[in-house]
Amino acid sequence: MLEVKQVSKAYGKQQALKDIDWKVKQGEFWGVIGPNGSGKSTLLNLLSGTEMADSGEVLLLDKPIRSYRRKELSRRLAVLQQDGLPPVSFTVREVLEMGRYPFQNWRGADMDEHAEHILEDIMQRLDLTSLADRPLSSLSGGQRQRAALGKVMAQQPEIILLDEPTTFLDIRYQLQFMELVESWRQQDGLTVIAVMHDLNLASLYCDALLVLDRGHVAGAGCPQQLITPELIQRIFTVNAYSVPHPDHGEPQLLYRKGLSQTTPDEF
Ligand SMILES: Nc1ncnc2c1ncn2[C@@H]1O[C@H](COP(=O)(O)OP(=O)(O)OP(=O)(O)O)[C@@H](O)[C@H]1O
Repeated sequence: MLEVKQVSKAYGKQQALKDIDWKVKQGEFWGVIGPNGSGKSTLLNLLSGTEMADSGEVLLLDKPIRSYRRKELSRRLAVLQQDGLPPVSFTVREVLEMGRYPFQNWRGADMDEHAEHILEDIMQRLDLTSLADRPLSSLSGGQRQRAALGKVMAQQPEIILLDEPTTFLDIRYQLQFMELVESWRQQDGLTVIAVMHDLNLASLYCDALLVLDRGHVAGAGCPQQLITPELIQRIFTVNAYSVPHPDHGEPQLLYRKGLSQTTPDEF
């Protein structure tokens, strides 16, 4: 579905990504992990077409991402940021309608006769029905992030790119958010790529992880292969134990007190 071929990107002298190769298949749930400054957001920006690679290319369904028109790309791919929506005066329903942009004609009318039903269904799935007519400015951060997810769902994309989407959420809303994304993926075959800092959450929900380290791919595979004390020590220079989750066996990290003497740059 998505293919990154020999992609490099620099900002002036700062090399953000170097020779990245990566393939994502339809329906997969990828977590992109790595220390601060390792190139995660840059990679997401290249995938969404908001930035151009210096060399190499990003293909979406075998076609260069930069050859897509904006509306066409929006029907295939949606992006959700950390703080998905600002606390403005638009209501939840209005924000979801904005997500229908790729399906609106030049007069702004939705071309899908079932649009109303689609929005009602999304609000029900996300528990937003009772909030439909409330302005975003009156909602909590967690409720607003749910509305942001609703807007992205209204876009009916095939791929979603999430940039640390649970950063500002408490643990209950973090899990709720991941569950919602997971059930959307299972129901509609959605492909998910999420930049995540919470490695335990990534291990629980992602079926594959891409590990970035100073602009390079340091590993790509399932959490069982990658969430190991050795890799965490090498990439993050943090000491941790890895234990299988009692429910399903996904590796979970228990961090050890005291920092390692080595800093990432010394590797
Ligand atoms: N617009 C920019 N101008 C200059 N340098 C940039 C720019 N964007 C990113 N960089 C640099 O590129 C490198 C990768 O940054 P990027 O934001 O992709 O990392 P990240 O892994 O998303 O980091 P974080 O976890 O802190 O969000 C960093 O060294 C960063 O300073």
